Amino acid sequence: METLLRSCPTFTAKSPVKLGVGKQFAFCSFAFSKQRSCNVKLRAIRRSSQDGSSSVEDVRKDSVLLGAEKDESGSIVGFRLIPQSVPGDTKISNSGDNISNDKEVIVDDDLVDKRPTKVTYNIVFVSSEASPYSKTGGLGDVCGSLPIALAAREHRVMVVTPRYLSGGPSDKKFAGAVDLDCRIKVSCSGGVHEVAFFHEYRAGVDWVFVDHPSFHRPGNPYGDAYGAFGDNQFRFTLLSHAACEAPLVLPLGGFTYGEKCLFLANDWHTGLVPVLLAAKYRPYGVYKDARSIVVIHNLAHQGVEPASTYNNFGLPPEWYGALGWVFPTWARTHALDTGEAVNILKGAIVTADRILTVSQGYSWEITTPEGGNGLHELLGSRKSVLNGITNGIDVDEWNPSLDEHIPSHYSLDDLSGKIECKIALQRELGLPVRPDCPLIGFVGRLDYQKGIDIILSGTPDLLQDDVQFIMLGSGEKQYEDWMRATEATIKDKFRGWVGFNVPISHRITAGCDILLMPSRFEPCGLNQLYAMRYGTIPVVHGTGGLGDTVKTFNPFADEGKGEGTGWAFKPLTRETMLDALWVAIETYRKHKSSWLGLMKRGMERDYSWDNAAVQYEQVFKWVFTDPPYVS
Ligand SMILES: Nc1ncnc2c1ncn2[C@@H]1O[C@H](COP(=O)(O)OP(=O)(O)O[C@H]2O[C@H](CO)[C@@H](O)[C@H](O)[C@H]2O)[C@@H](O)[C@H]1O
Repeated sequence: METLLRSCPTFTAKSPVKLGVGKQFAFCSFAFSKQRSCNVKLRAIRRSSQDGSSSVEDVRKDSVLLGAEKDESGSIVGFRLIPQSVPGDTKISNSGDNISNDKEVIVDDDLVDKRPTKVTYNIVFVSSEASPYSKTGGLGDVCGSLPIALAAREHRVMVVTPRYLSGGPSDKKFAGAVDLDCRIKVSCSGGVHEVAFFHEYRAGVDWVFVDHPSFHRPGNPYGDAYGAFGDNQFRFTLLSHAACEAPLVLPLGGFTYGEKCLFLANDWHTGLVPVLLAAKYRPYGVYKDARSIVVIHNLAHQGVEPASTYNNFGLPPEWYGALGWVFPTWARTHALDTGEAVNILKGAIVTADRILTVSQGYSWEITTPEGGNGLHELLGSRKSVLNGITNGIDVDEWNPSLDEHIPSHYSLDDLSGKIECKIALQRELGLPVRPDCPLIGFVGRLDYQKGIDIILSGTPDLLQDDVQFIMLGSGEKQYEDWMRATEATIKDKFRGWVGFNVPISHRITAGCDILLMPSRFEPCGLNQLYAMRYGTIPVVHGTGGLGDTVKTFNPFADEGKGEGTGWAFKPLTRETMLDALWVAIETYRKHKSSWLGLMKRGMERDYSWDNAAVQYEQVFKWVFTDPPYVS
């Protein structure tokens, strides 16, 4: 640690004075806040014990309803989050951190006593993607917008992500970030690697970019035309080490985030963060008061490499067990294969203080053999600290009345622009311009998860009907080739845009009538949320977050007015998908008022991050209530 600090001139030259002042300043408010937080906790506990553990079902607290989950014996094994609308503003208390920030002090005792207290945190997101700087999918969306939503709720938020430079136009996205002139040295992969930090303060968030030559190459964050980069384990090990140092060494806005911060490690790429806290820092008294949460956006990717690569992580040898992983016999490649490997996400699940997924449905699915990708038993054993919170969306970027990528704007009050978007899309892609023809869209990665094989098998039958179908996506070559071939043979009905194109994705979302998502599994899914906001009706496989967010249309409900926002079919087969599509198409053709009802109910829903942010805050409180993970 000392070496690291010495190698950071900015920190050693300036920080002691500022930290001293900050600490002293923070001390009063910290002591005060601890008392306040304790009071809040005690009230909750007292309520529980008053009710008796068997009767603790729902406790409304700070605008979140807590539902106790019990096992067969009646013992409480965890709490469900039941989102509530946020009732007015809560009053800000402080960050609970000994690094001061200027948002945290309340001096008026009367005011404090009368209003609910809100504790704010120093939050460090660590992610391999953060939109708009980098994005290959939903992870980038979430890590680009949730931090802003939390910062708007008075938390101090930093996002640590790589400074990817590919030598192309996308490099401009990092133009606003300045070199902090702070270098650290990371020991891993048999060497010592110097890493720099760049910084941009935007939308209330400290965007910190980790700079190293391995992040400078053509391609996307994970690979190029030849496949995944061979050194991804090294690149994301560097990111994780750098992220652990950032709160200690970067005096952002004059003050470091300090040791009492909350790390949110997203997916396997940053899964080493909780392991490093437990293995490298806490045994030496650093980060004793920090906490970590691993956020699982996709359990299918776990960062598994041969066991011999363990030494590359820069972890003490005795911590092998945290990451050690043995493949089942059937998954081994030959008779002498012992199946031994290291699994970064497994290490994160073992050592993180809490675990989050991006929907409640998925948080349950991953504890089952079908959805657990081999980790279901481990996840089941940590069920009491596992929660699911459905993602929000960036309602500014995805707003049909302001969207810069679509040709006509529209809203709930005036839908006329939507048909113009449809006509413009048909014209742009060279399809026959037919406003009445049902237009179906798909946007997403072309891989097994997204059920592309089901689309592929159902498309010939679907296109027998008088419909048009547009697909946008990139991924597995066999599916890209199939899209090109189908477009070439069924020119008047099918368009397959191979590639990653954000403006086109907006135009498909706005111009189509139906959005198809037959995902095999879907932790949350964002495109169905974008679709509903744009009055485009989702037809989805009712799994994970898709099942949680799309309610199947029932024309007879609500005294014949109908309810539901789309169709969620189950199980996932070619037939069930086609059946659901045909019901949707017939409803579009023959029941215009029902269709309008579907569109309006979808558009009316609140997709903002506010609901999710309230639930995240509840989990933040829980994570600081429990002691941190120590071996
Ligand atoms: N070719 C293309 N051109 C332009 N844009 C494209 C595109 N292909 C995909 N996108 C965009 O990438 C995002 C994909 O988000 P998803 O949530 O659907 O999936 P993803 O599987 O990447 O994310 C994982 O993480 C997220 C976030 O938690 C979970 O919602 C999800 O279930 C989980 O699998 C959307 O913004 C979409 O518009």
